Amino acid sequence: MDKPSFVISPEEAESAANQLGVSVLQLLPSLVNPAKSFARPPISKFHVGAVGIGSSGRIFLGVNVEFPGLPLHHSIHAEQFLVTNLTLNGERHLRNFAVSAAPCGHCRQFLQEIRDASEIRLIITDPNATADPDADSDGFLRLGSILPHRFGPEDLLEKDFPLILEHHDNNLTISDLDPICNGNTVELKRTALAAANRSYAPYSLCPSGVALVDCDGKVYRGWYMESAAYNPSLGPVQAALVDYIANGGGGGYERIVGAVLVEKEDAVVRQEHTARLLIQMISPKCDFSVYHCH
Ligand SMILES: O=c1ccn([C@H]2C[C@H](O)[C@@H](CO)O2)c(=O)[nH]1
Ligand SMILES: [Zn+2]
Repeated sequence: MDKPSFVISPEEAESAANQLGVSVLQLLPSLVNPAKSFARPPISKFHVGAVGIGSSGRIFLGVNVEFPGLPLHHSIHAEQFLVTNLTLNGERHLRNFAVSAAPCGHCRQFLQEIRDASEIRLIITDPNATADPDADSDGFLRLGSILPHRFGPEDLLEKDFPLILEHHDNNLTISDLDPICNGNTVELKRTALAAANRSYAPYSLCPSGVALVDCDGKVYRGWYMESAAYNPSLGPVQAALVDYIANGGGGGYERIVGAVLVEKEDAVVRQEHTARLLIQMISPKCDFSVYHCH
């Protein structure tokens, strides 16, 4: 692969695996180092790469992202980036992933929002990681073996409630979607509303979505995703930045010139202030507006 991308089609994956004489599953660890080079960790300088394969056979990349000037909890972990990349591309399941360092407790918890999370298999490529007696013969471990006695969605939700990668529509609308504003704003608003409709917020019931536009007019979007344990949740701006990092050609955040957040007006969990803070810090000249939906 000459120009590494954050999503690899099943055909590309197959041909890359053939070239290396390995299986597609064995390809995952070999993509971790190239993935690491796309990480943006200006604070820690610690690059993390995560590479996963979904039920469609597509391969997805994730990297860690840090934001100088803001508290550390605004960071995006590589595994969270990976899950966001899966949802943005409508992937319904994560089967296996390889990651450069042992997933932290926060990531093990965030991954619990995926159906049958305990059955997801992972391999840690860090050469200093201790060999695990629970690993399968191909070196992959079950997530359940590194997070036993899990607390997860089934502790708080009905059994068949759609989980993070599963189809759901929040049926949100904005009453004045086409007012006198110009075309660009309408498009951003529509995109942010569509994103909010895909938001995974089963615990607070406060979905939200963000649309970003760069100086070339290219639009990116992301939606808020919650964790049963609350704190590992990922904000809508972070999710939209995943889209920007994956599809924006590798540019700096100052190229982001407009941002729209859509959320419920009377929401008990509101993104507005945090979203404004993050956007202002990474792109001080970016225009930011909020629209309320029902
Ligand atoms: O599971 C983990 C653990 C850490 N990091 C990132 C977060 C931060 O950017 C850096 C140092 O903790 O590594 C991850 O991406 N995943
Ligand atoms: Zn983590």
